[in-house]
Amino acid sequence: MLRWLTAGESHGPALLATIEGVPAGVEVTTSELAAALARRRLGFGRGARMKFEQDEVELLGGVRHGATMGSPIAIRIGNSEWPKWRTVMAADPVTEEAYAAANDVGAPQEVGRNRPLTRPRPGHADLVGMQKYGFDDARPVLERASARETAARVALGEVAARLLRQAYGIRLVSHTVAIGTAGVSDDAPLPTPDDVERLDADPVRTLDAQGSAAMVAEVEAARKDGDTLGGVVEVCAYGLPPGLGSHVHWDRRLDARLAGALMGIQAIKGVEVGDGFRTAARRGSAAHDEMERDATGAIQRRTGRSGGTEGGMSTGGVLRVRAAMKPISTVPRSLDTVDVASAEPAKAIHQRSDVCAVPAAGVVAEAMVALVLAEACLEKFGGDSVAETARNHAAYLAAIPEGMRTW
Ligand SMILES: Cc1cc2nc3c(=O)[nH]c(=O)nc-3n(C[C@H](O)[C@H](O)[C@H](O)COP(=O)(O)O)c2cc1C
Ligand SMILES: C=C(O[C@@H]1CC(C(=O)O)=C[C@@H](OP(=O)(O)O)[C@H]1O)C(=O)O
Repeated sequence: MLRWLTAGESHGPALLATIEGVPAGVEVTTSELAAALARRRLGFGRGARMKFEQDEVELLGGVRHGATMGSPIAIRIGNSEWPKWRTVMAADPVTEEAYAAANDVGAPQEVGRNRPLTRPRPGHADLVGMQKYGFDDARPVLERASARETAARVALGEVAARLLRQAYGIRLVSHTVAIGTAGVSDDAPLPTPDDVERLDADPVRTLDAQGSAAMVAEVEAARKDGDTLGGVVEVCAYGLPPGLGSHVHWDRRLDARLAGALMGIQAIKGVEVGDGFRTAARRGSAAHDEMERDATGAIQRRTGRSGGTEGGMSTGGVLRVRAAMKPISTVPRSLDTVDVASAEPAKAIHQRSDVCAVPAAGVVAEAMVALVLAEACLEKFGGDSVAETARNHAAYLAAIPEGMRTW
């Protein structure tokens, strides 16, 4: 069983991530986690904070001399913003004088750090979080609702991805499909895991040069207009065995678990497995993946429309899932809201924010898919070490009769 949790606020001292159930022998180092975290900070359209903040990553438990020990893994990611927030976000009580003085620190656009946030920002958790948790200030809500938390998930996802690669030969890749109305062409080839470096080098994480230029231009135009953008990302996983997940119960379906994990990312409002919504417009004869036997005798699906799942189980083909992100909620032009302290109409606060975080969301989506697949693999194959779970995986594949093999 794989269990994981994150904790920590956007402007608190650090994010914490822990994962339990990772077999012994997964190779991972602090610098490899730092490299994974750096990928999440990429992408044209991100805000000022990405430039000056570093993810200070530290492995606190579960890893020795570059390999997991089978014990819970604990990761700390320090927020370099913390010194400016030391008083406003202090865990222990602070004096009124110290709190009042906390406003004077930092850049001018950040003045107001210690003021109660009573103008809930549309599209954020602010108002409903205040209603639900009984706050008259949105600060305690937005601190945890912030997508800063996705750094912790990317660190965990890197551990999961390393397990997938080392034990089962599964590799992942993510890319940006669209930003606003600009996107990659429909017939663009799927990226493979060998394309990751090239993808990361592109300003919006796509291999389609024309699409990339169009997306960059769309972000630039939104920025000039004081507006924000969303878009669509896709994650592909290669090398999956058939049979992860199950048809027998709704909550064991791999597609359902992937959808839940992707929808659990801040600002994700839609998920597609394979051709998803586009399939709904097709006739059945053009919607499914017909099968045939190839020259080696293996069963092959002629197309990949299903996105690599049938009946809630991985087919062994390329897994392909998409996530649609809404435009960034903190709109520089400032949206209308109400000041809940005075009940007067107001403009939502905008201090600084991303114009578009779609490329980063792709990296986060990749991490979430890695975590779901690692959990599904460990359920199917078990094992307390990489060697044991790899053996179980190989034995499962070897037991599938030749006439039923898709490889
Ligand atoms: C990687 C990433 C970065 C984000 N950056 C910002 C940001 O700078 N400003 C903002 O208002 N929202 C940002 N968001 C989105 C908000 O966190 C999100 O809109 C908010 O949590 C409310 O969305 P929800 O209703 O889906 O939770 C980001 C989301 C992701 C995934
Ligand atoms: C810090 C990160 O993303 C943040 C996510 C975020 C939000 O509202 O979700 C708002 C911004 O933070 P701030 O309001 O402090 O400028 C982003 O920078 C990060 O991804 O590491």
